[in-house]
Amino acid sequence: ETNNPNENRQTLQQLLTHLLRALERRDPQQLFAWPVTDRIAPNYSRLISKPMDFETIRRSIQSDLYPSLNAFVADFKLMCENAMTYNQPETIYYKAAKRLLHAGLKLTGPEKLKTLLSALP
Ligand SMILES: COc1ccc(OC)c(-c2cc(C(C)=O)n3cccnc23)c1
Repeated sequence: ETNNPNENRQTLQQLLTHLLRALERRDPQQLFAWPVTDRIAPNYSRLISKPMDFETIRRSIQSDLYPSLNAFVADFKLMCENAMTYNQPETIYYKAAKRLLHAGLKLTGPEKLKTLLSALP
């Protein structure tokens, strides 16, 4: 924590980019890599009011749209919850979303974060 807001902003962006890469590694099939289209998922845009995917999250980090870690985690959770809303429980998408959500919450939980934050400048 410095009194220079610019430095804090860059540190937050570096942390979020690190977490994003760690989360993307948990999606080897890249089911969450890009926006879901109505072409591959009928009526998706009608059923899911706020779509979210890793590419959109990456752009938000780069455009400095996340003022905090919590805002980043909220979009990650939204992405997983959308998949558990649209897809039936027995589908690979639902199961992948459930696993990803749990892995992600562990990664951004207080215990793990303490380790991460202690490594920052
Ligand atoms: C089978 O190949 C792909 C490729 C990309 C996808 O989303 C980016 C998806 C995909 C991703 C999803 C999700 C995340 O709900 N989905 C739902 C129904 C049908 N397809 C999908 C599947």
